[in-house]
Amino acid sequence: MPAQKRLEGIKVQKQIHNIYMTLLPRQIASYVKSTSGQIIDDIRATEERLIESLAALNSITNHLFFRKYEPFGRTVPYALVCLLVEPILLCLVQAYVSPVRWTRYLFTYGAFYASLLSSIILYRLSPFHPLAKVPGPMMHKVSKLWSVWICWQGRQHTEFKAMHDKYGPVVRTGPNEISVVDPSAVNDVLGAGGLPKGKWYLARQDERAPSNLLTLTGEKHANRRESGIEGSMQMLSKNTMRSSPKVLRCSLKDPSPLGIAGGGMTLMLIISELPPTTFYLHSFDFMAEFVFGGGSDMLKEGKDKKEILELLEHHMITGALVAHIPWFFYLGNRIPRATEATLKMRAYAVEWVQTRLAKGAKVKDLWYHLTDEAAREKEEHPLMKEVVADALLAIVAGADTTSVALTNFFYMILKHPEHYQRVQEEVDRVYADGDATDVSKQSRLKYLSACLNPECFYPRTDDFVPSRWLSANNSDSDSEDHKRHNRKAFLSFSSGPANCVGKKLARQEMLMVISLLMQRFKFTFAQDFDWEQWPETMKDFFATSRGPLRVVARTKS
Ligand code: HEM
Repeated sequence: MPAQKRLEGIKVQKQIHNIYMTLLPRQIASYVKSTSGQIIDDIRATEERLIESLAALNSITNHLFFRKYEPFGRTVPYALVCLLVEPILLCLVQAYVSPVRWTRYLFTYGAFYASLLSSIILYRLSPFHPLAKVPGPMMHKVSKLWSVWICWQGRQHTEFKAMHDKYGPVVRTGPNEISVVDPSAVNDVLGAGGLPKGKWYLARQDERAPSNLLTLTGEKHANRRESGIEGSMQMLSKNTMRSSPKVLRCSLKDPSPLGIAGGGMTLMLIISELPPTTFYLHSFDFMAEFVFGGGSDMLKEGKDKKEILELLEHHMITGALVAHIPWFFYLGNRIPRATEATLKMRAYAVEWVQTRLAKGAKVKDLWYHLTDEAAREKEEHPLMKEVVADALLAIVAGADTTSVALTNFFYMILKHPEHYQRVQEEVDRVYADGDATDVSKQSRLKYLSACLNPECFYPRTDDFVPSRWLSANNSDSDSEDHKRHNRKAFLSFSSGPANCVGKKLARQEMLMVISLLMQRFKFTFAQDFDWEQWPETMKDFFATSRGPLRVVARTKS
């Protein structure tokens, strides 16, 4: 510190010393006089303690305030500025009152954050927290950063299962978050009048972009859903597979685009792999066909030229991560690298829409109905941006999900040849005429439908027991087990007013794809493929990524 400043500092200290002296009783003052040097040091130490205590008090006030008014969206930068500036102000006060070594300022600064952190942690672990009685791992109670770490590794599905195995049906999975796996809670949580969507969803909504259905909640969600995708899907549902099966018909009647040449050759078919392969390509083409009447020929080209699926995965991963720390979303969205994938996806969506608009309404696809609805509501097209957002959502929501389900289905039946056998017999029986694209017969594919549902149901929770989904007299599962099996626990398509709008379409698509494939090919795991390890390659990022499932498809003679 320059000499001049130091001198000024000492002067200020002396003034303060004098003030203290006037305030102190006489005897003490005389004692003070005799030991004034020592006292100045003591006073300075007291002041330092005082400032540090102020820092601690201030941080606790911050905690109490932000606990009540949690920053989100635009308020996040203000909150961060507050938290950065407040300890600086305290240091300035300290410098004014009693200039000290710079290490003391660091100490004051540190005291602020240390107390803030301790106050947060102690509160979250304390019996005063509203979720104090809900059991759960300590790390999860303390911070959501732990969930971010688990999500980053793609371990959410295994970690949540492990937590429920250990702590029961209700687990505290975050400071202010619980996970429930009790079927009797489904209505209370997801049903009409259940809980509104939380920040986990809202965090996915960039405030500069039009909102899509998934990120809306309450009345807004209900209105948009009814006048948008759901209404359009209903109109399409009567002739879903007639109006939009082109991709299925061309890709599956002629199986070569699926990666399989005919003529009795044995070919290796990698059913699902990231970077994407067959089912991924198929599902994406299918959804593009369904939504925009075409525009994606990945299956035919045998690859994803624009790397859209990679972008999608990137977008899903970042979405899954920030959903755990919603306050970060606003800032993260301003990091160019982090938003690259989302922006590219949006640009593709605009491109698809432009192509579709140029093409005109040759096909009554989802877009046709969506835009009709928008026009009916407002006469012009003020909702166009939102329609684009929902159209893109439909593609994203429908492509990855079905490809994962199809891949898992093949894994499960190849792992359990007895079920494979029953599905095969059923497909051959129902489609004895050879036309597996006939949707009207799908209601007879009972065993195949049952195979698309199981794993993870009560009882024998972790076993693949398709027959639990059949009616009791049709089922060969233990009758007691059958009675206890609770269909309400089936939440693959969610439940209530925000359940999956594409449920019916997805089922039709999957039943058709499987029937067509099983009619033409005999599948086995590739010889050198370690199929037992395959489930370990699964990663849960809300959407699921997984390693290649190596399967050999032999054409039937
Ligand atoms: C096997 C296939 C599918 C599965 C497992 C599945 C699953 C789900 C689930 C669990 C949700 C609720 C998400 C949440 O609220 O967190 C959902 C929502 C949604 N799904 Fe699907 N889905 C599938 C196929 C499709 C298809 C083919 C479409 C095409 C239209 C679609 C469109 C949507 C839309 C638009 C939503 C948002 C609904 C809303 O928020 O109101 N899904 N899906």
